[in-house]
Amino acid sequence: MSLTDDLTTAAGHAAIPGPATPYQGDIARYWDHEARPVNLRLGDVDGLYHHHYGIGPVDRAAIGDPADSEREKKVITELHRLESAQADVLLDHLGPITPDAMLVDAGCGRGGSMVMAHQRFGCRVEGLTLSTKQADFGNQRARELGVGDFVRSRVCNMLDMPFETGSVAGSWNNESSMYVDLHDLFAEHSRVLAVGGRYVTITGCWNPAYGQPSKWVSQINAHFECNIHSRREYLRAMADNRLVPQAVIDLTPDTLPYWELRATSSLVTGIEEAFINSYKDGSFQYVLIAADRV
Ligand SMILES: C[S@@+](CC[C@H](N)C(=O)[O-])C[C@H]1O[C@@H](n2cnc3c(N)ncnc32)[C@H](O)[C@@H]1O
Ligand SMILES: CC(C)=CCC/C(C)=C/COP(=O)(O)OP(=O)(O)O
Ligand SMILES: [Mg+2]
Repeated sequence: MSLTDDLTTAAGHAAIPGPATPYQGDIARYWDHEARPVNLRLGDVDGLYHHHYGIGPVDRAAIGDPADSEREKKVITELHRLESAQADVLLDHLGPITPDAMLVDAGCGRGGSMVMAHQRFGCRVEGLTLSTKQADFGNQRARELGVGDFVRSRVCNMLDMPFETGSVAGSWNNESSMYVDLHDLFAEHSRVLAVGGRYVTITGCWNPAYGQPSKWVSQINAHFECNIHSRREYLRAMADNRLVPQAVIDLTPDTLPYWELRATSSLVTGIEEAFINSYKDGSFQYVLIAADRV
């Protein structure tokens, strides 16, 4: 089956069902209208467009001193490097993937991670997003980069994936799990993954050791119209759905340098303070969880 002959009507248009819930309609509209310079200017650096945050130490030599007339451009390049480094760490945790495998990016945004996955593993990568604009953007970029036969984005609910049971070698959510119920999400990943397949998420979650979601977490939820889950909910919903954590890594110290650099750039959006304060007061954590489908 080719990448284009399913879900296509006689008129040649993808037969896209409407949103499953009114909330999903809100999220589709949100991402259809999103055009923040922080995401577009960073993506323009090398043509890989991300909607996630960065990790790793800031290369101070690369950004120059504050008097450098090129500093802003250098900061943008550095922020983008840290966001791509984040996607690389997620892909590291998929384990060995062969070129005949199929990978699934659930909540794929503009598709930057999908291109990186194909470049690394040589395999087919299928992405799902609620936003028609994002799917069109991702498919256009994949064609322009010459990987359109391997990398495809579709408008589709990740709680109802268009894949056969057990057909997927690896799947992930990169900062997209805060839009859905985790039991529903992990039940669906567990269905499409082959036994022995790998699931990876990088996510922001509230810390049960703090007590309840802090005011900063509530501010992040309101800013993005999402519903951040606790770390406990992730682990419980995985355990209930045959997903056994193989690695749980607290990336909070690794993401703080990204936020502190971003807060000094001209591309601030106003949400930087909430991320920095909640990471520092311990109420919020940036976490990677890699799990085996057993
Ligand atoms: C913050 S963006 C992350 C994009 C991408 N993972 C990345 O790293 O660049 C969140 C994404 O989740 C998607 N999303 C949210 N709920 C979804 C659902 N029920 N089904 C499919 N995609 C969903 C949105 O459409 C958006 O593309
Ligand atoms: C870690 C958490 C809680 C993430 C929430 C999901 C989200 C909106 C991620 C970043 O998207 P973006 O790249 O479009 O955001 P921004 O415009 O702030 O860069
Ligand atoms: Mg961004």
